[in-house]
Amino acid sequence: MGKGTGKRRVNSLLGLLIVGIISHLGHARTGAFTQTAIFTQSEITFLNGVQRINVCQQVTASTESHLFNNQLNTISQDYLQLIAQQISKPLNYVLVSSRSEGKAKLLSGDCDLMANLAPESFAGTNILQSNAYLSMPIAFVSPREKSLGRSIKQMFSRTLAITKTFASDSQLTDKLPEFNFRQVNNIPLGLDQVINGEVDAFVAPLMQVGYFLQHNYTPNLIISTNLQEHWHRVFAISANAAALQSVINKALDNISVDDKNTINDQWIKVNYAHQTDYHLLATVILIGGLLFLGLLHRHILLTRHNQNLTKISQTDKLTGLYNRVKTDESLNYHINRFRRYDDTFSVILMDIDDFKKINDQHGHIVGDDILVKVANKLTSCSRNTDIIGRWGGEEFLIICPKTDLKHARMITKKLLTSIQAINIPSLEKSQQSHISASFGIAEIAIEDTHDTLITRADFALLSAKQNGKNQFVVAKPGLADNVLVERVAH
Ligand SMILES: Nc1nc2c(ncn2[C@@H]2O[C@H](COP(=O)(O)OP(=O)(O)OP(=O)(O)O)[C@@H](O)[C@H]2O)c(=O)[nH]1
Repeated sequence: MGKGTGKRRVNSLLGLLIVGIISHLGHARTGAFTQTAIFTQSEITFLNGVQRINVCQQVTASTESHLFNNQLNTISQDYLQLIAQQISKPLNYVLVSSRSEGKAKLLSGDCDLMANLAPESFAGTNILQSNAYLSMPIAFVSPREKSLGRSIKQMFSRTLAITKTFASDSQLTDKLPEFNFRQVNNIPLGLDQVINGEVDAFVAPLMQVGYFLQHNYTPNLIISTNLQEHWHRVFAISANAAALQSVINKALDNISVDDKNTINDQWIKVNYAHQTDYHLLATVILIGGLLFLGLLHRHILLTRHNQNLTKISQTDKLTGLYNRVKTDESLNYHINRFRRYDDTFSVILMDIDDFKKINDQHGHIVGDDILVKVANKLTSCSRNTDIIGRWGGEEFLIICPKTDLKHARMITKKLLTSIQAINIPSLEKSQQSHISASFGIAEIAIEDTHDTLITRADFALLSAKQNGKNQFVVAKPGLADNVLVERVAH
Protein backbone atom coordinates (compact mmCIF):
# COMPACT_ATOMS: atom_id res chain seq x y z
CA MET A 1 0.00 0.00 0.00
CA GLY A 2 1.32 3.49 -0.90
CA LYS A 3 1.96 5.65 2.15
CA GLY A 4 -0.22 8.47 0.92
CA THR A 5 -3.05 6.14 0.09
CA GLY A 6 -3.12 4.70 3.55
CA LYS A 7 -3.46 8.13 5.10
CA ARG A 8 -6.33 9.44 3.11
CA ARG A 9 -8.47 11.59 5.29
CA VAL A 10 -12.21 11.76 5.44
CA ASN A 11 -12.62 15.21 3.93
CA SER A 12 -16.17 15.65 2.89
CA LEU A 13 -19.58 15.14 4.42
CA LEU A 14 -21.18 14.21 1.13
CA GLY A 15 -20.69 10.56 0.58
CA LEU A 16 -19.70 9.96 4.16
CA LEU A 17 -21.39 6.66 4.64
CA ILE A 18 -19.69 5.28 7.65
CA VAL A 19 -20.59 7.43 10.54
CA GLY A 20 -18.94 5.97 13.54
CA ILE A 21 -17.07 2.75 13.88
CA ILE A 22 -14.75 1.45 16.50
CA SER A 23 -14.37 4.39 18.82
CA HIS A 24 -13.43 2.88 22.07
CA LEU A 25 -9.78 2.54 23.04
CA GLY A 26 -10.13 2.40 26.78
CA HIS A 27 -11.41 -0.45 28.86
CA ALA A 28 -15.00 -1.45 28.36
CA ARG A 29 -17.48 -0.70 31.11
CA THR A 30 -18.56 -4.23 31.91
CA GLY A 31 -19.96 -6.31 34.66
CA ALA A 32 -22.76 -3.95 35.52
CA PHE A 33 -25.45 -6.54 34.96
CA THR A 34 -23.83 -9.96 34.64
CA GLN A 35 -24.16 -12.18 37.73
CA THR A 36 -21.81 -15.01 38.68
CA ALA A 37 -22.64 -18.24 36.84
CA ILE A 38 -23.67 -21.32 38.78
CA PHE A 39 -21.07 -24.03 38.38
CA THR A 40 -21.23 -27.74 39.08
CA GLN A 41 -19.17 -29.33 41.84
CA SER A 42 -16.60 -30.67 39.36
CA GLU A 43 -16.28 -27.24 37.72
CA ILE A 44 -15.80 -25.66 41.15
CA THR A 45 -13.20 -28.27 42.00
CA PHE A 46 -11.38 -27.46 38.75
CA LEU A 47 -11.49 -23.74 39.42
CA ASN A 48 -10.27 -24.22 42.98
CA GLY A 49 -7.29 -26.09 41.58
CA VAL A 50 -6.05 -23.25 39.37
CA GLN A 51 -4.57 -19.95 40.45
CA ARG A 52 -4.99 -18.11 37.18
CA ILE A 53 -6.00 -18.63 33.59
CA ASN A 54 -3.18 -18.39 31.07
CA VAL A 55 -4.38 -16.72 27.90
CA CYS A 56 -2.39 -16.86 24.70
CA GLN A 57 -2.41 -13.40 23.21
CA GLN A 58 -1.42 -13.16 19.56
CA VAL A 59 0.46 -9.98 18.79
CA THR A 60 1.22 -9.08 15.18
CA ALA A 61 3.28 -6.21 13.80
CA SER A 62 0.16 -4.12 13.32
CA THR A 63 -1.19 -4.70 16.83
CA GLU A 64 2.10 -4.51 18.71
CA SER A 65 1.84 -0.77 19.31
CA HIS A 66 -1.47 -1.27 21.10
CA LEU A 67 0.02 -3.52 23.76
CA PHE A 68 -0.40 -2.34 27.33
CA ASN A 69 0.77 -4.50 30.27
CA ASN A 70 0.99 -7.47 27.92
CA GLN A 71 -2.64 -6.96 27.01
CA LEU A 72 -4.23 -5.93 23.79
CA ASN A 73 -7.30 -3.86 24.20
CA THR A 74 -9.76 -5.79 22.07
CA ILE A 75 -13.38 -6.79 22.07
CA SER A 76 -12.30 -10.37 22.98
CA GLN A 77 -10.54 -8.88 25.98
CA ASP A 78 -13.76 -7.34 27.22
CA TYR A 79 -15.49 -10.72 27.04
CA LEU A 80 -12.56 -12.38 28.80
CA GLN A 81 -12.75 -9.88 31.62
CA LEU A 82 -16.41 -10.67 32.18
CA ILE A 83 -15.56 -14.38 32.26
CA ALA A 84 -12.69 -13.74 34.70
CA GLN A 85 -15.05 -11.87 37.01
CA GLN A 86 -17.48 -14.77 37.00
CA ILE A 87 -14.89 -17.39 37.76
CA SER A 88 -12.97 -15.10 40.13
CA LYS A 89 -9.62 -15.95 38.54
CA PRO A 90 -7.02 -13.49 37.24
CA LEU A 91 -5.95 -13.67 33.62
CA ASN A 92 -2.31 -14.07 32.74
CA TYR A 93 -1.45 -13.08 29.18
CA VAL A 94 1.16 -15.05 27.29
CA LEU A 95 2.25 -13.26 24.14
CA VAL A 96 2.57 -15.29 20.95
CA SER A 97 3.48 -14.02 17.52
CA SER A 98 1.38 -16.42 15.46
CA ARG A 99 -1.62 -18.67 15.63
CA SER A 100 0.58 -21.74 15.26
CA GLU A 101 2.66 -20.64 18.24
CA GLY A 102 -0.59 -20.26 20.20
CA LYS A 103 -1.67 -23.68 19.03
CA ALA A 104 1.61 -25.18 20.26
CA LYS A 105 1.17 -23.55 23.69
CA LEU A 106 -2.42 -24.78 23.93
CA LEU A 107 -1.28 -28.27 23.11
CA SER A 108 1.55 -28.15 25.64
CA GLY A 109 -0.68 -26.63 28.32
CA ASP A 110 1.37 -23.40 28.58
CA CYS A 111 -1.82 -21.63 27.64
CA ASP A 112 -5.29 -22.55 28.86
CA LEU A 113 -7.08 -20.32 26.42
CA MET A 114 -6.66 -18.44 23.20
CA ALA A 115 -9.15 -15.86 21.97
CA ASN A 116 -10.26 -14.44 18.64
CA LEU A 117 -10.36 -17.66 16.65
CA ALA A 118 -12.63 -18.88 13.92
CA PRO A 119 -14.65 -21.99 14.81
CA GLU A 120 -12.80 -25.17 13.92
CA SER A 121 -9.50 -23.28 13.73
CA PHE A 122 -7.76 -26.21 15.38
CA ALA A 123 -9.97 -28.95 14.03
CA GLY A 124 -8.27 -32.31 13.98
CA THR A 125 -6.35 -31.62 17.19
CA ASN A 126 -7.51 -32.25 20.72
CA ILE A 127 -7.77 -28.53 21.31
CA LEU A 128 -11.31 -27.69 22.42
CA GLN A 129 -13.34 -24.66 21.58
CA SER A 130 -16.00 -22.59 23.31
CA ASN A 131 -19.28 -21.48 21.87
CA ALA A 132 -19.07 -18.35 19.73
CA TYR A 133 -18.88 -15.18 21.83
CA LEU A 134 -18.97 -12.93 18.81
CA SER A 135 -21.07 -13.08 15.67
CA MET A 136 -20.44 -10.33 13.19
CA PRO A 137 -21.89 -9.44 9.75
CA ILE A 138 -19.55 -9.71 6.81
CA ALA A 139 -19.08 -6.36 5.12
CA PHE A 140 -18.52 -5.50 1.47
CA VAL A 141 -16.70 -2.26 0.79
CA SER A 142 -17.12 -0.88 -2.69
CA PRO A 143 -16.87 2.50 -4.45
CA ARG A 144 -20.04 4.49 -4.02
CA GLU A 145 -20.69 4.64 -7.77
CA LYS A 146 -20.23 0.85 -8.11
CA SER A 147 -22.57 -0.14 -5.29
CA LEU A 148 -23.00 -3.90 -5.09
CA GLY A 149 -26.75 -3.73 -4.76
CA ARG A 150 -28.90 -5.26 -2.07
CA SER A 151 -29.07 -8.82 -3.28
CA ILE A 152 -26.19 -11.21 -3.41
CA LYS A 153 -27.39 -12.31 -6.88
CA GLN A 154 -26.50 -8.86 -8.17
CA MET A 155 -22.97 -9.41 -6.95
CA PHE A 156 -22.14 -12.59 -8.87
CA SER A 157 -19.03 -12.68 -11.00
CA ARG A 158 -17.58 -9.70 -9.23
CA THR A 159 -13.96 -9.69 -8.15
CA LEU A 160 -13.53 -9.41 -4.41
CA ALA A 161 -10.39 -8.71 -2.43
CA ILE A 162 -10.09 -10.67 0.82
CA THR A 163 -7.31 -10.92 3.38
CA LYS A 164 -5.52 -14.25 3.47
CA THR A 165 -6.36 -14.66 7.15
CA PHE A 166 -10.03 -14.03 6.64
CA ALA A 167 -10.12 -16.25 3.56
CA SER A 168 -8.80 -19.18 5.56
CA ASP A 169 -10.88 -18.30 8.61
CA SER A 170 -14.15 -17.92 6.86
CA GLN A 171 -13.78 -20.39 3.98
CA LEU A 172 -15.66 -17.76 1.96
CA THR A 173 -13.75 -18.63 -1.17
CA ASP A 174 -15.22 -22.14 -0.99
CA LYS A 175 -18.66 -21.03 0.13
CA LEU A 176 -19.05 -18.43 -2.63
CA PRO A 177 -17.56 -20.02 -5.76
CA GLU A 178 -19.43 -17.54 -8.00
CA PHE A 179 -17.00 -14.80 -7.03
CA ASN A 180 -13.48 -14.21 -8.14
CA PHE A 181 -11.45 -13.77 -4.98
CA ARG A 182 -8.14 -12.03 -4.90
CA GLN A 183 -6.20 -12.57 -1.70
CA VAL A 184 -4.30 -9.67 -0.14
CA ASN A 185 -2.00 -9.53 2.84
CA ASN A 186 -3.90 -7.01 4.91
CA ILE A 187 -6.96 -4.80 5.07
CA PRO A 188 -5.37 -1.54 3.80
CA LEU A 189 -4.10 -3.36 0.72
CA GLY A 190 -7.58 -4.69 0.00
CA LEU A 191 -9.17 -1.27 0.41
CA ASP A 192 -6.55 0.30 -1.86
CA GLN A 193 -7.42 -2.19 -4.57
CA VAL A 194 -11.04 -1.09 -4.33
CA ILE A 195 -10.06 2.57 -4.63
CA ASN A 196 -7.77 1.86 -7.57
CA GLY A 197 -10.51 -0.10 -9.34
CA GLU A 198 -8.54 -3.35 -9.34
CA VAL A 199 -11.39 -5.18 -7.61
CA ASP A 200 -15.13 -4.53 -7.29
CA ALA A 201 -15.18 -4.79 -3.52
CA PHE A 202 -13.27 -5.76 -0.45
CA VAL A 203 -14.84 -8.31 1.88
CA ALA A 204 -14.06 -8.50 5.59
CA PRO A 205 -15.75 -8.71 8.99
CA LEU A 206 -17.58 -5.49 9.64
CA MET A 207 -15.75 -4.79 12.86
CA GLN A 208 -12.31 -5.16 11.31
CA VAL A 209 -12.88 -3.07 8.25
CA GLY A 210 -14.81 -0.34 10.00
CA TYR A 211 -11.85 1.01 11.91
CA PHE A 212 -9.76 1.45 8.76
CA LEU A 213 -12.55 3.09 6.86
CA GLN A 214 -13.18 5.64 9.50
CA HIS A 215 -9.61 6.60 10.07
CA ASN A 216 -7.84 6.37 6.73
CA TYR A 217 -10.11 6.29 3.75
CA THR A 218 -11.99 8.59 1.42
CA PRO A 219 -15.70 9.08 1.90
CA ASN A 220 -16.45 7.64 -1.52
CA LEU A 221 -16.43 4.08 -0.24
CA ILE A 222 -19.72 2.45 0.60
CA ILE A 223 -20.16 -0.32 3.13
CA SER A 224 -22.91 -2.90 2.91
CA THR A 225 -23.71 -6.26 4.45
CA ASN A 226 -25.41 -8.34 1.80
CA LEU A 227 -24.52 -11.79 3.06
CA GLN A 228 -26.45 -14.06 5.38
CA GLU A 229 -23.06 -15.42 6.30
CA HIS A 230 -21.68 -14.28 9.65
CA TRP A 231 -18.22 -14.19 11.05
CA HIS A 232 -17.86 -15.95 14.42
CA ARG A 233 -15.20 -15.84 17.09
CA VAL A 234 -14.58 -18.56 19.69
CA PHE A 235 -12.08 -19.29 22.44
CA ALA A 236 -9.75 -22.25 21.90
CA ILE A 237 -9.25 -24.25 25.10
CA SER A 238 -6.36 -26.48 25.98
CA ALA A 239 -7.25 -30.14 26.56
CA ASN A 240 -5.16 -29.83 29.75
CA ALA A 241 -7.84 -27.52 31.07
CA ALA A 242 -10.81 -29.32 29.51
CA ALA A 243 -13.11 -28.38 32.35
CA LEU A 244 -12.70 -24.78 31.20
CA GLN A 245 -14.86 -25.52 28.16
CA SER A 246 -18.10 -25.89 30.11
CA VAL A 247 -17.04 -23.19 32.57
CA ILE A 248 -16.49 -20.70 29.73
CA ASN A 249 -19.65 -21.68 27.91
CA LYS A 250 -21.63 -21.19 31.11
CA ALA A 251 -19.94 -17.87 31.75
CA LEU A 252 -20.66 -16.78 28.17
CA ASP A 253 -24.29 -17.85 28.47
CA ASN A 254 -24.49 -15.93 31.68
CA ILE A 255 -23.32 -12.63 30.20
CA SER A 256 -26.37 -10.43 30.15
CA VAL A 257 -27.73 -8.97 26.95
CA ASP A 258 -27.10 -5.51 28.39
CA ASP A 259 -23.44 -6.27 28.92
CA LYS A 260 -23.11 -7.76 25.44
CA ASN A 261 -24.72 -4.67 23.96
CA THR A 262 -22.48 -2.42 26.02
CA ILE A 263 -19.37 -4.17 24.75
CA ASN A 264 -20.51 -4.37 21.15
CA ASP A 265 -21.70 -0.78 21.08
CA GLN A 266 -18.37 0.41 22.39
CA TRP A 267 -16.48 -1.36 19.65
CA ILE A 268 -18.77 -1.39 16.67
CA LYS A 269 -20.89 1.48 15.52
CA VAL A 270 -21.55 1.36 11.84
CA ASN A 271 -24.20 3.02 9.74
CA TYR A 272 -24.82 1.29 6.51
CA ALA A 273 -24.89 2.42 2.94
CA HIS A 274 -28.62 2.79 2.66
CA GLN A 275 -28.71 5.59 5.13
CA THR A 276 -28.42 9.33 4.59
CA ASP A 277 -28.54 10.48 1.00
CA TYR A 278 -26.62 13.71 1.36
CA HIS A 279 -27.38 14.86 -2.18
CA LEU A 280 -31.08 14.58 -1.40
CA LEU A 281 -30.52 16.25 1.94
CA ALA A 282 -28.66 19.13 0.28
CA THR A 283 -31.43 19.48 -2.30
CA VAL A 284 -34.11 19.47 0.37
CA ILE A 285 -32.18 22.07 2.38
CA LEU A 286 -31.73 24.18 -0.76
CA ILE A 287 -35.39 23.99 -1.72
CA GLY A 288 -36.41 24.57 1.90
CA GLY A 289 -34.06 27.54 2.08
CA LEU A 290 -35.43 29.03 -1.15
CA LEU A 291 -38.97 28.46 0.05
CA PHE A 292 -38.12 30.13 3.35
CA LEU A 293 -36.53 33.09 1.56
CA GLY A 294 -39.57 33.33 -0.71
CA LEU A 295 -41.92 33.33 2.27
CA LEU A 296 -39.73 35.82 4.09
CA HIS A 297 -39.74 38.11 1.06
CA ARG A 298 -43.53 37.78 0.80
CA HIS A 299 -43.86 38.48 4.52
CA ILE A 300 -41.72 41.63 4.19
CA LEU A 301 -43.76 42.80 1.20
CA LEU A 302 -47.02 42.13 3.03
CA THR A 303 -45.79 43.92 6.14
CA ARG A 304 -44.77 46.91 4.04
CA HIS A 305 -48.07 46.81 2.19
CA ASN A 306 -49.99 46.69 5.48
CA GLN A 307 -47.90 49.54 6.88
CA ASN A 308 -48.71 51.47 3.73
CA LEU A 309 -52.41 50.74 4.07
CA THR A 310 -52.33 51.79 7.72
CA LYS A 311 -50.57 55.00 6.77
CA ILE A 312 -53.04 55.68 4.00
CA SER A 313 -55.97 55.06 6.32
CA GLN A 314 -54.54 57.46 8.90
CA THR A 315 -53.12 60.30 6.89
CA ASP A 316 -54.39 63.10 4.75
CA LYS A 317 -53.20 62.59 1.21
CA LEU A 318 -52.56 66.25 0.39
CA THR A 319 -50.75 67.44 3.50
CA GLY A 320 -49.39 64.20 4.94
CA LEU A 321 -50.85 65.13 8.34
CA TYR A 322 -53.15 62.84 10.32
CA ASN A 323 -56.66 62.70 8.84
CA ARG A 324 -59.85 63.41 10.75
CA VAL A 325 -60.34 59.78 11.81
CA LYS A 326 -56.88 59.41 13.28
CA THR A 327 -56.99 62.86 14.90
CA ASP A 328 -60.31 61.99 16.52
CA GLU A 329 -58.83 58.72 17.76
CA SER A 330 -55.86 60.57 19.30
CA LEU A 331 -58.16 63.06 20.92
CA ASN A 332 -60.15 60.28 22.58
CA TYR A 333 -56.89 58.69 23.73
CA HIS A 334 -55.80 61.90 25.45
CA ILE A 335 -59.20 62.45 27.00
CA ASN A 336 -58.98 58.95 28.50
CA ARG A 337 -55.49 59.62 29.81
CA PHE A 338 -56.69 62.86 31.36
CA ARG A 339 -59.51 61.04 33.10
CA ARG A 340 -57.27 58.30 34.38
CA TYR A 341 -54.02 60.15 35.13
CA ASP A 342 -55.18 63.76 35.29
CA ASP A 343 -52.85 64.39 32.38
CA THR A 344 -53.96 67.75 31.09
CA PHE A 345 -53.73 68.80 27.45
CA SER A 346 -54.92 71.57 25.18
CA VAL A 347 -56.34 71.68 21.69
CA ILE A 348 -55.78 74.40 19.12
CA LEU A 349 -58.31 74.58 16.32
CA MET A 350 -57.03 76.59 13.38
CA ASP A 351 -58.74 77.84 10.24
CA ILE A 352 -57.08 79.66 7.36
CA ASP A 353 -58.64 83.08 6.85
CA ASP A 354 -60.48 83.83 3.61
CA PHE A 355 -59.32 80.67 1.98
CA LYS A 356 -62.20 80.73 -0.43
CA LYS A 357 -60.84 84.00 -1.80
CA ILE A 358 -57.43 82.45 -2.29
CA ASN A 359 -58.98 79.64 -4.20
CA ASP A 360 -61.13 81.93 -6.20
CA GLN A 361 -58.35 84.35 -7.06
CA HIS A 362 -55.43 82.00 -7.55
CA GLY A 363 -57.04 78.72 -8.31
CA HIS A 364 -57.27 75.42 -6.44
CA ILE A 365 -53.72 74.38 -7.21
CA VAL A 366 -52.37 77.42 -5.41
CA GLY A 367 -54.93 76.73 -2.67
CA ASP A 368 -53.58 73.20 -2.33
CA ASP A 369 -50.04 74.51 -2.22
CA ILE A 370 -50.99 76.88 0.58
CA LEU A 371 -52.53 73.99 2.52
CA VAL A 372 -49.29 72.02 2.22
CA LYS A 373 -47.21 75.02 3.33
CA VAL A 374 -49.50 75.56 6.30
CA ALA A 375 -49.19 71.87 7.23
CA ASN A 376 -45.40 72.12 7.08
CA LYS A 377 -45.41 75.23 9.27
CA LEU A 378 -47.63 73.55 11.83
CA THR A 379 -45.32 70.57 11.90
CA SER A 380 -42.13 72.60 12.20
CA CYS A 381 -43.53 74.87 14.92
CA SER A 382 -44.91 72.08 17.11
CA ARG A 383 -43.31 69.56 19.39
CA ASN A 384 -42.79 65.99 18.26
CA THR A 385 -45.30 64.89 20.84
CA ASP A 386 -48.03 67.19 19.46
CA ILE A 387 -50.63 65.62 17.21
CA ILE A 388 -51.43 67.66 14.14
CA GLY A 389 -54.42 66.68 12.05
CA ARG A 390 -56.36 68.07 9.14
CA TRP A 391 -59.75 68.55 10.71
CA GLY A 392 -61.64 69.73 7.63
CA GLY A 393 -60.98 71.56 4.34
CA GLU A 394 -58.78 74.42 5.55
CA GLU A 395 -59.16 73.64 9.23
CA PHE A 396 -56.50 71.97 11.40
CA LEU A 397 -56.52 70.60 14.94
CA ILE A 398 -53.40 70.46 17.09
CA ILE A 399 -53.48 68.36 20.26
CA CYS A 400 -50.78 69.45 22.71
CA PRO A 401 -50.22 66.81 25.44
CA LYS A 402 -49.21 68.00 28.94
CA THR A 403 -49.96 71.59 27.93
CA ASP A 404 -52.08 74.04 29.89
CA LEU A 405 -53.70 77.18 28.49
CA LYS A 406 -50.71 79.32 29.27
CA HIS A 407 -48.38 77.20 27.16
CA ALA A 408 -51.01 76.61 24.49
CA ARG A 409 -51.21 80.38 24.07
CA MET A 410 -47.45 80.55 23.57
CA ILE A 411 -47.55 77.82 20.94
CA THR A 412 -50.44 79.46 19.15
CA LYS A 413 -48.67 82.77 19.09
CA LYS A 414 -45.77 81.10 17.37
CA LEU A 415 -48.09 79.44 14.88
CA LEU A 416 -49.91 82.66 14.19
CA THR A 417 -46.64 84.39 13.32
CA SER A 418 -45.28 81.58 11.19
CA ILE A 419 -48.53 81.28 9.21
CA GLN A 420 -48.40 85.01 8.49
CA ALA A 421 -45.04 84.41 6.85
CA ILE A 422 -46.58 82.20 4.15
CA ASN A 423 -47.08 84.17 0.98
CA ILE A 424 -49.46 83.44 -1.84
CA PRO A 425 -47.38 82.71 -4.95
CA SER A 426 -47.97 85.13 -7.81
CA LEU A 427 -46.18 85.83 -11.08
CA GLU A 428 -45.87 89.45 -10.17
CA LYS A 429 -43.88 89.92 -7.02
CA SER A 430 -45.54 93.22 -6.22
CA GLN A 431 -48.89 91.45 -6.08
CA GLN A 432 -47.76 88.83 -3.60
CA SER A 433 -49.76 88.79 -0.39
CA HIS A 434 -49.61 86.77 2.79
CA ILE A 435 -52.10 84.52 4.43
CA SER A 436 -53.33 84.48 7.97
CA ALA A 437 -55.24 82.12 10.21
CA SER A 438 -57.51 82.26 13.24
CA PHE A 439 -57.21 80.02 16.25
CA GLY A 440 -59.46 78.79 19.05
CA ILE A 441 -57.73 77.30 22.09
CA ALA A 442 -59.25 75.13 24.81
CA GLU A 443 -57.76 73.13 27.67
CA ILE A 444 -59.44 69.89 28.71
CA ALA A 445 -61.67 70.36 31.75
CA ILE A 446 -63.04 67.82 34.17
CA GLU A 447 -66.55 67.94 32.74
CA ASP A 448 -65.40 67.81 29.11
CA THR A 449 -66.29 65.14 26.61
CA HIS A 450 -64.80 64.87 23.15
CA ASP A 451 -67.64 66.98 21.75
CA THR A 452 -67.74 69.68 24.42
CA LEU A 453 -63.98 70.19 24.18
CA ILE A 454 -64.12 70.57 20.40
CA THR A 455 -67.22 72.77 20.60
CA ARG A 456 -65.47 75.09 23.07
CA ALA A 457 -62.41 75.34 20.81
CA ASP A 458 -64.70 75.85 17.80
CA PHE A 459 -66.60 78.54 19.64
CA ALA A 460 -63.35 80.32 20.45
CA LEU A 461 -62.28 80.01 16.80
CA LEU A 462 -65.60 81.42 15.63
CA SER A 463 -65.17 84.24 18.05
CA ALA A 464 -61.69 84.93 16.61
CA LYS A 465 -63.17 84.98 13.10
CA GLN A 466 -66.00 87.25 14.13
CA ASN A 467 -63.61 89.54 15.85
CA GLY A 468 -61.59 90.22 12.73
CA LYS A 469 -59.54 87.03 12.04
CA ASN A 470 -55.73 86.66 12.25
CA GLN A 471 -55.92 86.18 16.01
CA PHE A 472 -56.54 83.57 18.64
CA VAL A 473 -59.17 83.27 21.32
CA VAL A 474 -58.92 81.20 24.46
CA ALA A 475 -62.03 79.42 25.64
CA LYS A 476 -62.79 79.46 29.31
CA PRO A 477 -63.46 76.11 30.89
CA GLY A 478 -67.15 75.40 31.21
CA LEU A 479 -69.97 75.31 28.76
CA ALA A 480 -69.11 75.79 25.15
CA ASP A 481 -71.06 78.99 24.78
CA ASN A 482 -69.82 80.32 28.07
CA VAL A 483 -67.76 83.43 28.07
CA LEU A 484 -64.63 83.82 26.07
CA VAL A 485 -61.96 85.17 28.24
CA GLU A 486 -59.26 86.23 25.94
CA ARG A 487 -58.80 87.50 22.47
CA VAL A 488 -55.37 88.06 21.16
CA ALA A 489 -54.89 89.71 17.85
CA HIS A 490 -51.47 89.89 16.40
N1 LIG B 1 -57.62 74.23 -2.78
C1 LIG B 1 -58.32 73.61 -1.85
N2 LIG B 1 -59.38 74.22 -1.32
C2 LIG B 1 -60.13 73.61 -0.38
C3 LIG B 1 -59.78 72.31 0.07
N3 LIG B 1 -60.69 71.96 1.02
C4 LIG B 1 -61.55 73.01 1.16
N4 LIG B 1 -61.21 74.02 0.31
C5 LIG B 1 -61.86 75.31 0.15
O1 LIG B 1 -61.72 76.13 1.28
C6 LIG B 1 -62.75 77.11 1.24
C7 LIG B 1 -63.29 77.36 2.58
O2 LIG B 1 -64.17 78.47 2.46
P1 LIG B 1 -64.99 79.03 3.70
O3 LIG B 1 -65.50 77.86 4.50
O4 LIG B 1 -66.00 79.96 3.15
O5 LIG B 1 -64.00 79.79 4.59
P2 LIG B 1 -63.03 80.99 4.29
O6 LIG B 1 -63.13 81.42 2.88
O7 LIG B 1 -61.65 80.56 4.70
O8 LIG B 1 -63.56 82.09 5.20
P3 LIG B 1 -63.25 82.20 6.73
O9 LIG B 1 -63.13 80.85 7.28
O10 LIG B 1 -64.40 82.93 7.32
O11 LIG B 1 -62.00 82.94 6.84
C8 LIG B 1 -63.78 76.57 0.24
O12 LIG B 1 -63.78 77.37 -0.91
C9 LIG B 1 -63.32 75.16 -0.09
O13 LIG B 1 -63.60 74.81 -1.42
C10 LIG B 1 -58.67 71.69 -0.54
O14 LIG B 1 -58.29 70.55 -0.21
N5 LIG B 1 -57.97 72.37 -1.48
